[in-house]
Formats: sequence, C-alpha cells, structure tokens
Amino acid sequence: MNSAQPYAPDAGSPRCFRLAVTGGGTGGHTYPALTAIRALQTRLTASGRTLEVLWIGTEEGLEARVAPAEGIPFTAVATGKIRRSGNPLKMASPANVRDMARVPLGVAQARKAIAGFVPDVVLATGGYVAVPAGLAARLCRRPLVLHEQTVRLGLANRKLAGSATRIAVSSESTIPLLPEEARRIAVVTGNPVRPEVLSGHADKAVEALGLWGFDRQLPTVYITGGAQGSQQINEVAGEVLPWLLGHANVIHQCGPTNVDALRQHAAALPADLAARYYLTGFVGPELPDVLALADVVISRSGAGTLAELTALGKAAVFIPLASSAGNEQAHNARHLHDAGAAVALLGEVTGTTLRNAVGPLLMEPASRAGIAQRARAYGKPDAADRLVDVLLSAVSG
Ligand SMILES: CC(=O)N[C@H]1[C@@H](OP(=O)(O)OP(=O)(O)OC[C@H]2O[C@@H](n3ccc(=O)[nH]c3=O)[C@H](O)[C@@H]2O)O[C@H](CO)[C@@H](O)[C@@H]1O
Repeated sequence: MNSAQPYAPDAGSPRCFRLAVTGGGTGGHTYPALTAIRALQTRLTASGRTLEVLWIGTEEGLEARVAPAEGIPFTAVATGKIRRSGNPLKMASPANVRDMARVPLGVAQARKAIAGFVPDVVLATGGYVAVPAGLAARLCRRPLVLHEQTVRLGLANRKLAGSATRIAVSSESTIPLLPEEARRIAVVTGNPVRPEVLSGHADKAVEALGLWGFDRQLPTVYITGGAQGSQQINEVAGEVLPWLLGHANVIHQCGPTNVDALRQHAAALPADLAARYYLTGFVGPELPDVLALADVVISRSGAGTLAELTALGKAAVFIPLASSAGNEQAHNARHLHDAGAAVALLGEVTGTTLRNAVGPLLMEPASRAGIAQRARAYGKPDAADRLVDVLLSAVSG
C-alpha cells in the first residue's frame, strides 16, 4: 500500500490481523474503505502487529483500480444492480431479473473467498457488491461491520443490516432513522476522509496548475460536479461565469468529457476575466491543494465531498443530484443548510438562484466565515480512527 507503512502480509501469525473489505463502484464507497485500511494498518503497526487485507469488489468498479494500485489483494465477484421500484412490473424487467440472478453467483464466489481467507472481520462500505459479500460473511460466520456514508442507509446496507455485528454511521442524525434493532449496534464514526485531502497548500495549487493570473486579493471559488462532472452545474455556472469572475478567481472541474465544449465557451471571456479562470476535466493529486486554495465551493452533495468539505470547514453551495438514490444528496445538503453550515439549492437552479446564493459568500467575508465555521463543526477528521475502533471491537465483541 502507498501509505506510511509498507503492506506486509504475515498470514498465519497470531500477530496478523485479517480484514476483508467489500464495497465500491464509485469514489463515495471506495475511498472510505481505503482510508479505513490505511488507518487500521497504522494502528496495528504501532502495536507490533501486521495486517492482511482482501478486497472483494467488482471488475467494473473504481475499487478494481484503487486496490491493486495500493498493493491490496483484490478478488472480483459477480453482482447485479439492485434497482428500486414500487412497481412490480418494473421489478420483473429482464435487466432486473438478470441482475438479481447474478447475486447468488456473487454470494457463492464471495463465500469461497471469505472461507479461504478467514478474516477476523469483514468491512462493507456499500455499493452493489457489498450485498453478496456481506451475505457471504454471514454464511461464513465472520463479524460484519457496515459503514454508511450518507444520512439514510443505502440500499446495500439496508439489505445487510440484519446480518451486521456493528453499523458505523457518518452522522448522528442517522440513528433515529434506523430500525430499533439496528440502533442498538450503531456507532457514529463519521465518514473517513483521505488524510492527504486535509493537508493541502494553497500556494502549491497555484504552482501545480499555473494559476499565475489569479488575483490573490480576491476569493477563489472551486466549482465541482464530482468525478464525472455535472452537466447541470456546468450550465448554470456558465450563465453566471462573467459575473463570478468579476468578484473571484474560479477553478472549474467540469468532467473529462465536457472540457472541449466549455473551453470554447470560455474563449469568449475578456482577457482580464479569462486570466482568473481555470478549467479542468478532473482534479487529480492536486485536489488537496485546490481545496486549500478555495474559499467557496459550488458542488454536488455526494457524501464523500461533503465529508471532505466539512472536515476542512469550507463554505459551500450545494446543488444536489436530483436522481441520487432515495434523493440522498438533497437530504445530505438540506441537513447542513438547516444548520446554517452550507447553502443548499433544492428547487430549480437558475443563474439567478446560484448568483443569489454565492453573492453573499463572496461579498461578505463574515458570512462566509460563519458558514465555514459551522460546517467544520460537522466535520469528523478522526472518522477513520473511530471506524478502526469499531472494527477491532467487532472482533473482540
Ligand atoms: C452519482 C452517485 O451515485 N453518487 C453517490 C456516490 O457519490 P460519488 O462517489 O459520485 O461522490 P462523492 O462525493 O461521495 O465522492 C467523490 C470523490 O471524488 C473526489 N473527486 C471528485 C472530482 C475530482 O475532480 N477529483 C476528485 O478526487 C472527491 O473529492 C470525492 O472524494 O456515493 C456517495 C456515497 O455513498 C453518495 O453520497 C452519492 O450520492
């Protein structure tokens, strides 16, 4: 693993702790698992123990790239998209039937992997693959810890709650939403954030991205639509861009497939404004530095992004993805909005609504600082450590 301590399997030794991890698909499920693995390894190393990890994921998910890149043994199993629908006709659609048929195959594959690995504990962080692997953990009688990133339990975690030893949740407000029996095994840990995200440097962002035209007397706005970018955010940001650049520097992460079209749009900007505009498809390793430079963030409200922005204490305007599972992005954003810890745009979003939301944050530093401070109160930078406590207690308990 590319963490402080080298990954050093020591299988068979009583000093060796074995962790099976399952979860992934998107960054929101993959990065918390990775962060927990790194934190567990640090904890075990400090007490003279070693860690052996097996990640059970899918071929197609982000985890299939992340785990091998970190030197973590990875095994792929079959799984199917579990669609939600109140309509029985839709539930019986050919795609659904095919996907549901893949789940038992995935359970069998995961059961074989878990029976062979004999983990001390299995950590499931959500995503479709967590269902077969979590069920296999139960069949193999291994302790199962679920981690939920969002305020409401995701579908995979709802399916697995009855098999869990502990349920680690990211927010206190999840607890009252849980069924009685799940509440008894729930622990609030927060959503683990990669440590590097918390230690960026604004000056490094300027150097790495060549932001020499930025006016450092002005605030910087970071616009992000998530790893794929967001058409909706790109459009509405495009509408207000000349106004925005009159008051701020702007870094705009628009999604890898949208760069060309937006670059044409940006070509029409006057040179003095264009100098303060940086457009990119995806922000890679420089993400921590970009976040350090940003005074205001305009963003989707996926749980991963939200955990990062609250841990850092950033003033954010959220434009939730309306089609997110169970509308959870709107739920996440509303939760912070109601506490004065963010601004959530929950209805129709136009250039005018965005401008009205961002304007006060740019023009009134005190209002920006207030929101940022309240946001930080929701951050849980020690979430990975708390999740490690839960993993260790699930074994001893
Ligand atoms: C479309 C979808 O299903 N979204 C769900 C998915 O979020 P999804 O994984 O899409 O988004 P999250 O906000 O949870 O995480 C995105 C991650 O990618 C990083 N990033 C993003 C852009 C970029 O250029 N560079 C970069 O590194 C962010 O900093 C963050 O760490 O899982 C989350 C956690 O269950 C849910 O809350 C979301 O609703």
